[in-house]
Amino acid sequence: MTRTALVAIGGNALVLDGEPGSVQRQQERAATFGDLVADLVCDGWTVLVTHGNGPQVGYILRRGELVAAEADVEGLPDLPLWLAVADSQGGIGHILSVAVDNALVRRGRPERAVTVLTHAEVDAADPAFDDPTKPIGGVMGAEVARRRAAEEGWRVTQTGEGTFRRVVPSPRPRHIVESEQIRVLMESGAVVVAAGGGGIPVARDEAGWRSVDAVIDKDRASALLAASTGVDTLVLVTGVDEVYVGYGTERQRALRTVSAQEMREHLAAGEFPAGSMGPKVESALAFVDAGGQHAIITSLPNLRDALTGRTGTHLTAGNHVGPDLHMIPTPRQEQELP
Ligand SMILES: NC(=O)OP(=O)(O)O
Repeated sequence: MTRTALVAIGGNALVLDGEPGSVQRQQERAATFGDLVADLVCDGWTVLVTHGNGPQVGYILRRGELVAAEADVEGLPDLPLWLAVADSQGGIGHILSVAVDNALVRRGRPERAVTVLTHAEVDAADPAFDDPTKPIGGVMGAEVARRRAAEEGWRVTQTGEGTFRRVVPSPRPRHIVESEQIRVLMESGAVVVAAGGGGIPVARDEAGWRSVDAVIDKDRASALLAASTGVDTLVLVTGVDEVYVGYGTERQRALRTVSAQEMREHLAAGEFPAGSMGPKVESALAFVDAGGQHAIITSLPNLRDALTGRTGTHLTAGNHVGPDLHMIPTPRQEQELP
């Protein structure tokens, strides 16, 4: 296989915060993303795409709740959270794979995009089930948030100045169930879209797999999937070009190339906010700790430049390395699946 990269984008790469949901807008943004991915394929990368579903799964749930609030809904089944996650994975996976495929065809490439419905195993006893932290759906003002909490039992959290979002449980993923099948598809040259929304949460009991109500953090799921498929480079896409220490202070500085040890020290020093950059840094560290070679945190427009070492924050397992080292193609990592 050629050089391999897992590129993880948030659900908000397709739906911006505070924007009214629009399927057409999501397709337009997916088309831009498809071009970026197809360019990477032209550069010689085998690409695995993962995506979040925060805004979209909230919309799906809300649609179900509004229908259920109507008097005449006899015969319509309930919509559990796990099914909304599965629905979001199918919908977003379709939008992304169509966009990537179209971009590959426009470039005359033979590779095809394939979406894999993916499950993530969680521990049914994970304490996260009692402490919802994962924001989903759109942004609300204080009044709407108060009303939904009081009348519909929503758990909400403040996400900014006067802005709130609904939160649901987000247990840690332990295992990506379809990793091996995804690896085989990548080896065939496909651009695979997988682990959407962090994967559909399942837990195992005596009877086998059981669907679980939760939304898994897609960065955590992506780190696990990257390690278990032997991907060379994990790219976590976010809203900033690079990770900063001392953010918003006089000592603010961008991290360009950093060892796992140095990054761990910054994390322990509280440099990265818990609700935003913290989980991305933790996921990048989890990848290199699991044997991954190289993790990058950068913005979507900088994706291609980051993969050639020109920009982005680059984390490696070893000591500090120069950005130019990242331009050297790395052999595929042969490792046992964890
Ligand atoms: N599941 C998930 O992490 O979604 P977002 O990235 O959209 O929040």
